[in-house]
Amino acid sequence: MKFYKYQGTGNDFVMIDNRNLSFPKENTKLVKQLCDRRFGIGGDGLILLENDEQYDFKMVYYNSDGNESTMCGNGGRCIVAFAHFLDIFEDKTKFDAIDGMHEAEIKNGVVKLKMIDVEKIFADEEDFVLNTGSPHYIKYVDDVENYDVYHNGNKIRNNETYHKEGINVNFVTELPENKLFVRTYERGVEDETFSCGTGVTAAALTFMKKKHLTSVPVKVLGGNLKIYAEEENGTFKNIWLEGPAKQVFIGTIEI
Ligand SMILES: N[C@H](CCC[C@H](N)C(=O)O)C(=O)O
Repeated sequence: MKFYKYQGTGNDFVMIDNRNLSFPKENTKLVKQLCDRRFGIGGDGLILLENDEQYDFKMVYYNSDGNESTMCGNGGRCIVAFAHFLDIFEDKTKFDAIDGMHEAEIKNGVVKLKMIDVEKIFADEEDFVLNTGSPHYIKYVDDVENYDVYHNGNKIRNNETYHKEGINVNFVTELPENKLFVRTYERGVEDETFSCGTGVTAAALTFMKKKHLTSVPVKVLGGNLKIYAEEENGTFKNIWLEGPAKQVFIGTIEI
């Protein structure tokens, strides 16, 4: 089987052109093995590109634990770059994903992906909980660079409130000039990833709400992203996640 390895600010994915629907989707063990960094190709997730009746293509996302999951923002940016590489579209596209239709555009390797509207930011004591296509917990800390993301993220993800469905846990530090530094413990990877697209979007929205901003640059371990959004009567609309998405290598593997 032919595969394409992509990464978006260090969040990396095994990408497969499944327009012929030949990939054994029900084989959770295989997906987990393909994402394994020692016994497989390696990746935070695996993404299938499929045909769609209404839109240019369809995205099916699996976490590295092998289970299909909710929306992946960096994966969405990478599948747009992949679809462009396959000549499925010129510069703007619309595709279907588990949380609905997404618009996107690509220019010089930078992808802007429209995210779903966010109607509510919930409070959990002094922290925030919201869904940007995947569920996110946002905790502001003084020095995220030296913070124990794994243990503290794992604790929140598995606590009484969240252990059943799981949640992605983002730790955020404000930088000068209204910039954020975000590190994420990801559900379904069950570890810190170098970047989480739906996570930085969630973190940026909590910051925009507080500071009445319409864009926020975000630093992640794997690079830099930018989020744009407008707030209308408490709902965030026109939310865009922008950043690089790169093809790392192409390969074949026996499955
Ligand atoms: N692990 C997440 C999905 C991928 C999120 C992340 N990779 C992104 O870029 O949004 C979950 O199961 O909720």
